[in-house]
Amino acid sequence: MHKRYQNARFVTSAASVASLPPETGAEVAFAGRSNAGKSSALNRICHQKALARTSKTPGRTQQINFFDVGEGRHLVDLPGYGYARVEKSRQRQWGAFLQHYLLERGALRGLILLMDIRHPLTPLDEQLLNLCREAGVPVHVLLTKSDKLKRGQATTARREVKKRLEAEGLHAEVQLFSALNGEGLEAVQARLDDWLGFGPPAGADAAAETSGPEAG
Ligand SMILES: Nc1nc2c(ncn2[C@@H]2O[C@H](COP(=O)(O)OP(=O)(O)OP(=O)(O)O)[C@@H](O)[C@H]2O)c(=O)[nH]1
Ligand SMILES: [Mg+2]
Repeated sequence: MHKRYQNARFVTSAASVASLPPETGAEVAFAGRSNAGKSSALNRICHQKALARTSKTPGRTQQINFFDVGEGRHLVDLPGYGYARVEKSRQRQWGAFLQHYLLERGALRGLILLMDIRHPLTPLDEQLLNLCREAGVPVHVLLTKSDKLKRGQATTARREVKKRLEAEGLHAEVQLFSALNGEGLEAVQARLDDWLGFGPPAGADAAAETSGPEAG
C-alpha cells in the first residue's frame, strides 16, 4: 500500500490571493464543481477520515485549504464552483481568484479536475480546462463517484469524456475514481508522486518497516 500521503496535515486556509501562503516546493490543486467530491478524494488519498471537511451541503469548502504532505510539498483543496445559491458577485470573485491562482502560482505543478461521473464537462468545467490550457497547467481528470454506475456505464462515460477532451485538443488523462471503494486510488497517487517530484513509492517489503515515509 502507498503510505506517503498518510502523514498529510492541515497547514492553513486562505480566503484571498493576498493570504496565500508563500510558494515553497511544489503543490497540486484539487478543483471541480461543488459536491464533485474533492474533499472526499483528498481524505481517501491521505487515508484520513476528516483531513478535509466533506458535506452533503454543496459549498462546504469556502476557503483554499493547504495540506502539507512532506518535503515542502502541498495538496490544495479549492472551493467548488457552480453552486447556484452562491451570489453572483461571490462567484465572479471566485472566478477571478482561480484565474489568478492558475496563471501566477509558480509552485503549482498540476490540477486534479474532479467531475461527478454522472455529470461531467459542465460549462464551468470547460472554462476551467480552457484556463488551464492558457496557463499551461497540466490537468488530470478524476471521474468521481464511479461506484454509482455499473461497470459498463462507467467505462463508457470515461471513454466519452476522453473523446470530448481530445476533440477540444486537450490531452488530459481521464480515470475513474471512488472515494467510497477506493477505485483509482493508486493511479491518482502515482500522478501526484510524479507531479510533486516524489520518487516511486517504497516496495511492499518497506510497508512492514516501522519507519515513516520521510525516512531514508
Ligand atoms: N457514493 C459516493 N459518494 C461520494 C463519493 N465522493 C464523495 N461523495 C459524496 O458526495 C458529497 C460531496 O462530497 P465532498 O467531498 O464534500 O465534495 P466537495 O467537492 O468537496 O464539495 P464542496 O466542498 O462543496 O465544493 C458527500 O455527500 C460525499 O459523501 C464517492 O466516491 N462515492
Ligand atoms: Mg470540499
